[in-house]
Amino acid sequence: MADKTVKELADMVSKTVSAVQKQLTDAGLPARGEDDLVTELEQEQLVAFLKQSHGQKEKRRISLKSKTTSTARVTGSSGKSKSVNVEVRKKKVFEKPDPNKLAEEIAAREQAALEAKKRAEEEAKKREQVKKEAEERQAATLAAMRANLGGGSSSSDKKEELSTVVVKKGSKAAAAAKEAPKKKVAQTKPKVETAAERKARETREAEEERLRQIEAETRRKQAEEAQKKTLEQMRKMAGKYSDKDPVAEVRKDEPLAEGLVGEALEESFEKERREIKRGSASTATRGRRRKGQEEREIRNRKHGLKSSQASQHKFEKPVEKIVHDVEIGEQIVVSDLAQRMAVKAREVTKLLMKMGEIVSADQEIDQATASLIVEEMGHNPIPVSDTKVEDDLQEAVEERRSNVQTRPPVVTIMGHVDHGKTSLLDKIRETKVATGEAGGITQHIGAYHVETDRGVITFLDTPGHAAFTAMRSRGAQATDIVILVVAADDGMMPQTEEAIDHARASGTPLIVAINKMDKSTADPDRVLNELTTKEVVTEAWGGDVPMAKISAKTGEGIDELLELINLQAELMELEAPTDGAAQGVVIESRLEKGRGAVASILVKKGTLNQGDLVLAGEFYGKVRAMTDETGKRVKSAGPSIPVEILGLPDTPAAGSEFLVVSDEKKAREVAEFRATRERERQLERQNKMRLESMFEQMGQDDLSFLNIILKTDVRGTLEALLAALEDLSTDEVKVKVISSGVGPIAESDVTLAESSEAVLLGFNVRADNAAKRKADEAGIDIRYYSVIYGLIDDVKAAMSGMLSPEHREKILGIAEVRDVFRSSKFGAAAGCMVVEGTIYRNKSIRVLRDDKVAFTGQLQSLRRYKDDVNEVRSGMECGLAVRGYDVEVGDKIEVFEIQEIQRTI
Ligand SMILES: Nc1nc2c(ncn2[C@@H]2O[C@H](COP(=O)(O)OP(=O)(O)OP(=O)(O)O)[C@@H](O)[C@H]2O)c(=O)[nH]1
Repeated sequence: MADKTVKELADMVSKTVSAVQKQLTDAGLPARGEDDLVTELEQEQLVAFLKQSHGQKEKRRISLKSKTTSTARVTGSSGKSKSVNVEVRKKKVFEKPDPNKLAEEIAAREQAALEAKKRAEEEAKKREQVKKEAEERQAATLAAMRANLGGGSSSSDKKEELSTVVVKKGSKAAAAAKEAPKKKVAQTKPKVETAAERKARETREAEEERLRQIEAETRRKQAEEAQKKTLEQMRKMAGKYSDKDPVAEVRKDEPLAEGLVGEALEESFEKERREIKRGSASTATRGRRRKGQEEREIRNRKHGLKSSQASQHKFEKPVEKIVHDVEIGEQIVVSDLAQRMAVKAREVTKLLMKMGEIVSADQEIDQATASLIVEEMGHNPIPVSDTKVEDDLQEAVEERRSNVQTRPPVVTIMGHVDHGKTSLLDKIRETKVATGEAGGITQHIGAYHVETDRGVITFLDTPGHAAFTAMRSRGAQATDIVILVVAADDGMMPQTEEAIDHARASGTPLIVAINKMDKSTADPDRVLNELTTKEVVTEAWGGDVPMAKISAKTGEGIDELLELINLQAELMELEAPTDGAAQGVVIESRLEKGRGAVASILVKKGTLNQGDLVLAGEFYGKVRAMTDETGKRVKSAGPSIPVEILGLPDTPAAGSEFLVVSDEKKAREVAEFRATRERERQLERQNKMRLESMFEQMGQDDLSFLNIILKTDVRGTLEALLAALEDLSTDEVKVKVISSGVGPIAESDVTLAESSEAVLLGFNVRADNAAKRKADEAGIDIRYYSVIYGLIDDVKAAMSGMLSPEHREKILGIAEVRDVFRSSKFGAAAGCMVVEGTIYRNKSIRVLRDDKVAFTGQLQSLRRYKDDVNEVRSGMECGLAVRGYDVEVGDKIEVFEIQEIQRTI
């Protein structure tokens, strides 16, 4: 981390200068201007401060209330409005009773019922006893009274004596006798009742007793009924649970049933308790009852029930939990997801946190995570494609297609580097594609269709180097048949194996072509033997893989190979509708001056016509012109035919699907959606990268990064290189492509390279003038490559710290073409101005058109006025002719030599 100005820091973290200034002051560092330096130490302080505040934010606690209470105004039956407290519980957990426990409980309850019955009987007995005793006491009192009246007479005589006393009225003895007790009776007068009174009392008591017994009987019956009902419910539940798989029962599918039964049990037990309580206090006054009711009400209020509800002793149907069908696109914002489940966003964020994802409500989560959340919350996730409009378009297109016919096979030639793929294709086409290719390698996918005696065959020309693995696998997907080229003198190599894997993964049939059979060192049997180790057993060896021995040099066996391709195609019964809107795949795309975006595409279904509205990747436009692989204008292209189209506003990514649409509005809608999605993804990647670069570089001294900024001429190369560079990362060194793109190296690339300490690599592109100036000022090294493995090897070497001196190109001078004349001797000759360095006659040159390499070769002549010269310096005019290339006004001629240079990536 070197000292940097505030502006540089701001560029580095993609913030405004003022934002960085604010962060600096927030971090307690002195305020400073845009160009003031921030020392290494201060940067560390700033990062520590940012990290701390970032960390604090992450660790903030999120607490959730398990229930919420709100007040609602409702209109009562009297018409008055009143406030009602509404409590919403977010989750209700009901534990399924264990059937064994339930059985135990039933037994216990039966026992309790028996005991209660026994107790009731005992109580009844006791009451009987008490009654008996009371009667006895009454009889004893009567006897005592009689004894008092009859003096010493035996009890058996008492009745008689009493009647005598009553009858013998008026006698003296009787009078005397009457006198004495009269006194006594006078003394106990309040206790002695008349016969009428006694009768009334006895009647009352008998009535009371009768009522008591009726009441006791009613209570007993009620208690028995309640218990019976409870037991029945429990039995039912026990039966229900024992019928089912206990594990399956844990599922939340039946919370309703559980809730219902649970509440029923609670209600019934509560009722039972009340009955028992009332039974034990049968004489309780109304006041006491009211008190008890009040207590219940308070208790119920505590449990969140309204008193009116609590006093209604009946089953209330619980509010049914609604299971939502939640549609989830490829990405969904957390708050949207919560809304679709009718829950609070923070419930979702909390659940996400439990799953280890710290996401805020306004952030997006992917479809898989969202589906998990929805399931977890008991709803149904329904994954939907964000591309519904696209799907509808597709459907509409499908409907319009008809006339299914046999189509030509699409063939991809694969194999190890230098095993002869391009030569084979050349031989088939009888052209010279291989000549003029930098480094002898096919640099990007091209497609060609050839007419053989046996019909049309379309070849996808995939490159041989490992860097194109990504494209090759895509090529295999658009491919019907893979030709595996293996050099007879070299045998199976890593990319041969890779090709077999790709073909197998995509289910594409293989045809083996053993090449270079003209060589004396050819050993086809060894090759066939080696192939069996990858389970590729050719027909010659008793397997089912067709094989041809060929020579791309002499043409030997080529006819046989084409025959095999046609046979295989016939076996596969390849068909496609020829009528209706075209659909296919983008093979390659590039920007060309004067022509705009050029896309090579392969039609898979339908017919593409000039003037069709094409939607390809994020772009749509009318096909202005179409050319075949030879550059000839064509008006239409049917299934399996590759063409180049003009008319798209930009370059769609290689491998993206294209579709002809009739509705421009829909095309725009889909294109805009795709563009937004792409921008979002890009932004996400950048943010991640910047964060990573801020935090990863700190405290991870043992892990180093090689930051790369990469610019290429075409997208296919860019993607292939990105894939290859990514694969280079090791545990110690991580390759990080912090920016990449198609087109010349611009000033902004140099600025980014400077601030992020990145290496600037250009593949078949050059820096524009502003970028060159900036790179010179900042001392940034820009490296240019024309051969993929040259670039990969350099990066690899830099990573392993083995940058030995190496022969590398050094640009010696640049001349700009100002005029072009015809010369009988050289064809086209160019009038130039040397704008940089010196132009030498005997050195190698490159022609740059729009800062992309258009040609590499030699100067044929270099003149100042009429004289042949060996060199021309900067600021001077000269005339030159280039061998094998027609230069144009505006081209730049770059003169270079190979030098031995110490590598310093
Ligand atoms: N003798 C002989 N040489 C061959 C034959 N086929 C290809 N070659 C040579 O092998 C070298 C590589 O051939 P290419 O066609 O460029 O190989 P490629 O597999 O396309 O290579 P990349 O594009 O680099 O992957 C060239 O020098 C060819 O001349 C053949 O059948 N016989």
